[in-house]
Formats: sequence, structure tokens, C-alpha cells
Amino acid sequence: MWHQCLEVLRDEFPAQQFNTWLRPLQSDHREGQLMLFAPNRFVMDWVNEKYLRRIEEVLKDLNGGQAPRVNMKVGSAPRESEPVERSEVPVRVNGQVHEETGSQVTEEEKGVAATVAGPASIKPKSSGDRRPVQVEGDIKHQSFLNEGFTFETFVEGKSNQLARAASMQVAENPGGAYNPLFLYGGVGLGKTHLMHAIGNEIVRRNPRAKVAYLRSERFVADMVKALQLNAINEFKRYYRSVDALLIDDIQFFARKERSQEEFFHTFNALLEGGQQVIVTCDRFPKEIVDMEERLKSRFGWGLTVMVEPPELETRVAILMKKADQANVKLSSEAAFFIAQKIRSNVRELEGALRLVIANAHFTGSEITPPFIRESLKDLLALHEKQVSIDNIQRTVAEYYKIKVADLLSKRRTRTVTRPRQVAMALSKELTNHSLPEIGDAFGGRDHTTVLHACKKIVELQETDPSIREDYQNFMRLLTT
Ligand SMILES: Nc1ncnc2c1ncn2[C@@H]1O[C@H](COP(=O)(O)OP(=O)(O)OP(=O)(O)O)[C@@H](O)[C@H]1O
Repeated sequence: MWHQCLEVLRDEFPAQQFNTWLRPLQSDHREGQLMLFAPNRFVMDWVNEKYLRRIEEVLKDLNGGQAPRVNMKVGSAPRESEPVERSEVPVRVNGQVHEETGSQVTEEEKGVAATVAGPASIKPKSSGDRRPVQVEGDIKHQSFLNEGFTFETFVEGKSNQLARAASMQVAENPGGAYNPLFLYGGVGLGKTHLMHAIGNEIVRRNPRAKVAYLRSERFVADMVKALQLNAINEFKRYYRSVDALLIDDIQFFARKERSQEEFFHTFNALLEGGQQVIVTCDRFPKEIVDMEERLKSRFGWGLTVMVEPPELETRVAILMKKADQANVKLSSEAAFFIAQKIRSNVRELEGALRLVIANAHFTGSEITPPFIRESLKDLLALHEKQVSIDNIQRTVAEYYKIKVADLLSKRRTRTVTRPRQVAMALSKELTNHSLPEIGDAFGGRDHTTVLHACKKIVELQETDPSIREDYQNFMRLLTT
């Protein structure tokens, strides 16, 4: 019943709210009582205040008008027993079976170890001690927190408000606020920036704190190297000794079974020790493919927050801030012009600004919209070339698993009309074609049909989280 209830709530609330507060709840239903388990007190209080009444109503409907008793507590639902971590046993590598659990280093993991060049980059991060530390087995630990990625340099907007607030709380109270903190969202939206901001803030508040930041490939490479050098115990000891472990782009753990297992144990040890874990990913935990369920479920124990693509005002504010940091005067008209043209992500926005600034320095020109248009000519041409109606139709058809011909046909079944409307709205937003031109490209439809589709999709994005997510995915797919 709880799963059915979640399905109803998923349609009612925006994806971010649903994923942050409702999805992590676990349930246990017995003797007419539904116990909901929240990963921490904060989530429990929030759900109690904001959602419980609606949850009860939905459950009542699902239960033929009879409301089950709903109680909440912090913790996790009773589950089937999970394998218990055993003591550290020496491990043999090169495809031989790991004695503890039977999992092997996969070919993928060996590949990562081979391609991540140079010594392992994990360093106990304390501002007082920035020397790389040599440990047995010749694994040099270095970690690099980008000192420019701080909360001060991070521009807050609607799209990242929740993620920023949660990150700030973690930085103020590592191990005590939300553990783990799971930040997810599309490329170039500021997840790494926030993660470093947390690390930098932890160290600023406590210069002796050990913060390890690394991309997940590095964790894999280090682990394989440690196995090869017979130094797995040092590896474990190191990772379990940090005050905060920051792992970026966890999706690269997919299919790396041995690393997932190692990370799982490290993760548990850290959580048990009250040490902070922060993870970023390009998608919601449950949607990571080829990742162990128990690991995904652990990710949901703390707080899971989405970083969304910034809206126009935030893009403008980001440009102004970046220009200011570069000591460049940028008029709001110029910032607006760039922000309107570059919508995909912040990384690309920054790249465009850098190009404009470099050109302005080089030519001694003032930064005006015509100058920007000229400076970004190649980039914009590339965008315009890539985002053709044809490209949009192919992308949308592939995504919804229908044929392009269906989009152009007269068919009016729901499975076809909604994707067609999405494709029309995207064509309006991402190309310079007029409404009649778009109508023509969709099997000779009238421009009023296109207009109706655009309005409908704007409306649905407000009310239907799945359409909103689809639309954002398309914007990402088509513009990056
Ligand atoms: N809100 C923001 N304010 C200021 N700068 C930002 C903001 N969001 C992103 N940036 C900047 O955009 C660039 C890309 O951000 P970042 O590397 O954090 O993205 P990401 O979400 O981790 O992407 P990926 O998934 O590709 O790793 C960085 O230079 C970062 O400083």
C-alpha cells in the first residue's frame, strides 16, 4: 500500500520535493498500522509537518475509505539480514577471489586503475599539513580541494537553494546534520562546487579536520593499486580515518563490484563513526544502473537533494559574479544577452564568458551584445546547428520509444500526442523557427496547434513532475 501511495504522491509533488522527502521513507505495515521510517529527525519533522496529512488521505483512499494508523520514527524498516562485514583479511588480486566475500576485481576496475594516471590523489586535508603523506605500499595520499569553490563564490538561486542550504548545514555540523549527503543533478550544475565548498568550510572551521575529496574513478584506481601492492589494509585504514569523505560522480562505480563493496564497508564504518560522507551523482540513487541495491539504499539514509539547471535570473547572477571575480565590468544587458543564449549548464556559461572576456582584452573592445554575438559566433552556430527540429524529433522519439513518423503522423493516441507536444515546445524554445515553420515540420500542422502545445507543456511542467523531468532531460540532451 505504501508503494501505491508513493505512486500517487509522485504525481502530486514536484520531483525534487518527492525525491528529497518522500522517496527515502521506508515502511513497515503490520496489524493495521503503518510505520514510516525517516532517515533522520529533520526529514521526520518535515514530513510530519508538510506531508503527513496528505499521506493519510491517500492511504485512506487506497484502503477503501478506512485510514490505517500511521506513525513515524527515525531509522530503517526491518529488512532481510545483510552480509556482515568481517575482519580485514588479506586479499589476493589479479582476478583471484577475494577471501572475505567472494567478489572479484573486475576487468572494468583494472581498466580504471590503468587509465587514472599518476599516484593516488588522496591527501589528509588539513590546512596545517598539506604535505602528501607516504604510506606503506607506496600509495601517496593527496587530495585537492579547489579553494575557489566556496559558499561565497556559489550563487544561490531557486534551482540550487535546497542543495546549498543542506550543504551549509553539513559544513556547520559534519557527521551530525545529514549523513550521507547525496547531491545529484545534470552535468555542470555546481555539484562539485558545493562539495568542495563543504570541504573548505569544514577545514576553515577546524583546520585539523581531515577531508578527503576524490572522484570515484580515483577510489577505484587506488583500491586496485592497493590490492596489487598488498596494501589494502592501509587503504582501508586511510579512508576510515578521515573526518569527511567526499566522493564525486559516484555513477562511475557502476559495474565495479569490488569497489562498490569496499566503498560500502568504508561507508558504513564512517557513518557508524559519525564521520561525514558526501556523494555526488548525475542521477537519483535508485536510478543508478549496475549498482548494488544495498549501496543505493544506504545513499537514501541521509538527505538526497537535487541541483537543477539554473533559471535565467540565476544565470545572469552567476555571470555577474564570475565577471566580478575576474575584475571585469559586465553590464546587466550583456549578462542577460549571454544568459539567454547559453542555457545548458553553468560550465558552458562560464566558458562563454571566458571567451568573451579574452576577446575583449585582446581587442580592447567594450562588452556589448553585438560584440558578444561576434565573440560567440562559432559556439552559437554550433548550438543552432545541433538543435534542429529534425534533431529534436529524433531525440524525443528515441526517448519515448516511438517512431519519428508517429510524431509527424495524424495519430492522436496519448502515447503519441504528449511526445509530439513536448517536441513542438522544445522546437519553439531551442530553435529560431516560427510557429508556422514548426507546424509544417510536424506533418503540416497549423501554427495554433504548436502554440497550444507550447502552452500545454509549460502548464504540465508545473503540475506533472514526470513531464518536468523529461523536459529538463531533453534540454540537457539537446544543449550539452
Ligand atoms: N550556482 C553557482 N554559482 C557559481 N558558480 C557555479 C554555480 N553552479 C556551477 N558553478 C560553476 O560551474 C562550473 C561547473 O560546476 P561543477 O563542476 O560543480 O558541476 P558539476 O555539477 O559537478 O558537474 P559534473 O557532473 O560534470 O561533475 C564550476 O566552475 C562552478 O564553479
